[in-house]
Amino acid sequence: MTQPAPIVRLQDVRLDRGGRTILRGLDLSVSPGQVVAVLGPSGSGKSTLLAALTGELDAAAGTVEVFGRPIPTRHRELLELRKGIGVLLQGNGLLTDLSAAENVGLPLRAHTRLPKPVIERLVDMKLHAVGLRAARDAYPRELSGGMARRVALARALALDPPLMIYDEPLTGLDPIASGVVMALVRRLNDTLGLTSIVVTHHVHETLPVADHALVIANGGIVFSGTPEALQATTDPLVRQFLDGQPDGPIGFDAAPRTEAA
Ligand SMILES: Nc1ncnc2c1ncn2[C@@H]1O[C@H](COP(=O)(O)OP(=O)(O)OP(=O)(O)O)[C@@H](O)[C@H]1O
Repeated sequence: MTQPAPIVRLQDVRLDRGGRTILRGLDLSVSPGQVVAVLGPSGSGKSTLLAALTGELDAAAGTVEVFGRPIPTRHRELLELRKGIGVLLQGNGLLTDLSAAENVGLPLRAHTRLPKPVIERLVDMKLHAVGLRAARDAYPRELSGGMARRVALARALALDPPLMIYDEPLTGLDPIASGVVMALVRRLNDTLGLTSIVVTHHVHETLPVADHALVIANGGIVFSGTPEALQATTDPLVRQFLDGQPDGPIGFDAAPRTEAA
């Protein structure tokens, strides 16, 4: 049986920022339907990797392919590509003077010419998908942290992107809300036929819903395998991160931005 074409493929990629190499030798293949956890300590380059996937940052070397094509360099093609990638950023980015439904409808109003009643219907479907149809008229200040995160998730799904990218989706959430959000990430991935990349340092909440895990540290990928293999690893560098030990092969502080050339 032939393997399905990967949704994301990186081959020997190097990523620089501010004249400094942040990550090198990146090889990665994400198959359709997978939930991939990208783990790593603070400052290891997780957001940098995401920026390369959305075309916000060009690779200094190697190739980055999304949906089977190299990331386009032309602005218009890049915008087209980005419509296929739903991004849930750290924090929710909800507009405070718009209701939940109006927030979810934003990408539909900005990127489609669908008539208002159709947009309303799609918004209801997205809110239903995250279990929040009853909160459609609530304003962000009236929502709990977990509910606001789910509204932001519904908005990221508005244009039916085949690829979802989550950047620290659990920041600021309590353990119960974290469990709800991660279960939702998995359920939406499977029911909507998505592929998901979840960048996080919340290892224990994320691994149970992931098919594949990567650990980034010391300028590259130091682990790539199943969540079970990750839990069982004896690699001292990976163990230091998993067990939250301050001393070991991972330097405590990455070089700050101001030191960049
Ligand atoms: N725009 C930039 N210019 C220069 N250096 C940058 C820039 N953005 C990030 N860096 C540096 O790149 C390195 C990786 O940062 P990045 O934000 O990708 O890490 P991260 O793993 O996402 O961290 P965190 O978990 O804290 O969000 C850091 O040393 C950071 O200082």
